[in-house]
Amino acid sequence: MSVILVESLSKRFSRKGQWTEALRNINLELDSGTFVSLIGPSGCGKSTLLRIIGGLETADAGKVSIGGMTPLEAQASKVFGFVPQAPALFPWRTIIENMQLPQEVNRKGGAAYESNREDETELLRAVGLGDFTNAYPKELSGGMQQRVGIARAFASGAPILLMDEPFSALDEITREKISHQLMSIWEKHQKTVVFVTHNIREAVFLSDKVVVMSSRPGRITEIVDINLPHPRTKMEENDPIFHDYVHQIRALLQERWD
Ligand SMILES: Nc1ncnc2c1ncn2[C@@H]1O[C@H](COP(=O)(O)OP(=O)(O)OP(=O)(O)O)[C@@H](O)[C@H]1O
Repeated sequence: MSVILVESLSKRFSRKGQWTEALRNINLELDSGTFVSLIGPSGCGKSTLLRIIGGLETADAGKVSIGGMTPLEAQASKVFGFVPQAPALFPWRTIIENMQLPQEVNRKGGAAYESNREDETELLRAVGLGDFTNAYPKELSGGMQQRVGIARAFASGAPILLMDEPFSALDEITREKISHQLMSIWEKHQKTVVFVTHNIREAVFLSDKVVVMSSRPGRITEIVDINLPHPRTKMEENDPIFHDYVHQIRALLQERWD
């Protein structure tokens, strides 16, 4: 069932009298519980599209429906969990206390906050941070902090997670490791994830669908369904079908690169 529906969406930005056509005629239908990546050259509008879906930016034309709600209504109903490039952790709170933040913020009308410490600890364990529940953010590396951000999004109860290049600041090996951990959590929780990335292998490994975009103006070139079996974490490094998808997407991106 489609949970995110984008129809004829367009967006322009004006800066110092110059107009940039960030998105032109975007149409997208994403099913509940799927992992979708947006990939494309810098400036093709990936973050803008993610932000419009999440109600953080408004479109000039077109329509976005989130399970029948507008993005702002969906935002007010706590439908979205955001994972930005740099994790927003409060330095004075321990890791487990940072994990509990979304539930604390989202509790309704002063109701008592009930922590599900077991789930939160389990999620931290899944990202290799089981021993750091009582540590403070400054004791963790950038990659470890980003893993807290991911675990926290899955603990938040939000059914749709919007991730804007969450691994962009990490080295290659850490990135690979975290994407495996993200996959194994996703395979267990099956939330709807919209994930912005520049990395083709990462997009293929993680996704059910890869949305390939081109720039000036930002448009969807192709939507590639990734029919690789789960669990992906058990997939062979040199699986030929995996490589076929990587080549296909690379070719689509090269066609449009200027
Ligand atoms: N607030 C803004 N004001 C003016 N122009 C903007 C604004 N936000 C985005 N843009 C422009 O819109 C276009 C799309 O930007 P966006 O950040 O969505 O692209 P992107 O594909 O996510 O890029 P990157 O991969 O580099 O993060 C770019 O040309 C950008 O400069």
